[in-house]
Amino acid sequence: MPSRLSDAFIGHPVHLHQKHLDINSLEELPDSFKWTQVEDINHPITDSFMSESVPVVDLLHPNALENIGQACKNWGVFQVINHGIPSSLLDGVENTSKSLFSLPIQQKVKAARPADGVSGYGFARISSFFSKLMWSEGFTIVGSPVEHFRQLWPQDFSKFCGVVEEYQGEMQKLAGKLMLLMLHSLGITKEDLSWVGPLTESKGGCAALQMNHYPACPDPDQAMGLAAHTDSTLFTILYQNNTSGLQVLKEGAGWVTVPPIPGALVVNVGDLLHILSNGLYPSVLHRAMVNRTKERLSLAYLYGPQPSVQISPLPKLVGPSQPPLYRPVTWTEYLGTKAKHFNKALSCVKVCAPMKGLDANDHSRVRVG
Ligand SMILES: C=C1C[C@]23C[C@@]1(O)CC[C@H]2[C@@]12CCC[C@@](C)(C(=O)O1)[C@H]2[C@@H]3C(=O)O
Ligand SMILES: O=C(O)CCC(=O)C(=O)O
Ligand SMILES: [Fe+2]
Repeated sequence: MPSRLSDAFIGHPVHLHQKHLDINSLEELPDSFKWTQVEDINHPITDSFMSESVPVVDLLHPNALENIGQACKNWGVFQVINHGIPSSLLDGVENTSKSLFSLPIQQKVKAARPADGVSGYGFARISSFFSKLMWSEGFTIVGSPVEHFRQLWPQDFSKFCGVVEEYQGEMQKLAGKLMLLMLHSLGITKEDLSWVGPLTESKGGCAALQMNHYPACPDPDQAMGLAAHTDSTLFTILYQNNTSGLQVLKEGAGWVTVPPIPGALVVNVGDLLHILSNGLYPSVLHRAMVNRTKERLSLAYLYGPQPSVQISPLPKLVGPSQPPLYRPVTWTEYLGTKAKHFNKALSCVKVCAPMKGLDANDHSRVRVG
């Protein structure tokens, strides 16, 4: 039966252990936001050594395809330049997000995300897996922003809707392009897939737009903006403003900061591409840290297939020596699994249960709080 993304969390409502405060007005970090396992937060960070840095891929470079393949395989993340999204549009959507989060809390909660829903204002869905609160607020948009924006800005919602709709359209086109490049880098062509055709056309895949806001924080060393997680997507295209905070976990190197490059977009591999590639392109564990003096904004375009399409390891990538590692799963079903099992979700759809302690892709082994 066809499903919608908005159905994913029916039966998986989010309930917090504690009341969420308006973090924009706090001058001290309350205990409920103090992440006590400081070694998990700060250790080890590679930036100071600058030994490894996240690859930057120029989409107009003749080696773009190869570079994307290498980055997906070795990092699960890269920054993309010359992607064709006008900087005026990036500025416009950043300003829209700034206006949204500057609204009084009483106004923002008018568009609150229901406990079992996808769209609206709220704290990160994954908050319920942690005893401590995260120093961030978010706004999720699936489909048209009109309904929620009318609640936020009864007078001038249409100008904000215009910007977001234009951004969704441009992101959809870019996502289609990147999807094809990633598949080509795996040796897959459009003809090999029944669902890739629609993905690269205007009606394309499906996506959620997540606006994240990390206000300046009085005690950033003890706070966590967004706890370590992988995205339940094919991949995510992230725009970050000029404040750093995003970190990715690189095997052998630890937490590596993804520095903001003006005009660049960060692309990270999600769990569905991990499944589709039969583990060749592993999803990347990432998190967002916060800053003492500067607020940070990010905009994640969480890209997936049509919600009821079954995703499983691509037939071309499996054979007698590479058996399929994951069972077929739809995006809606996977989001439900993530809502229930968080960083163990990928292991939950693994074909045969790995022996305890031997599964390199089991992100639940990383202590996250
Ligand atoms: C499609 C989605 C992926 C996401 C849950 C959501 O319904 C929309 C928000 C997404 C997000 C963004 C912040 C991190 C994350 C883990 C979360 O709590 O909400 C992701 C979810 C995900 O990728 O699983
Ligand atoms: O703010 C960031 O840099 C990360 C956001 C993120 O990981 C997400 O929205 O899924
Ligand atoms: Fe993420």
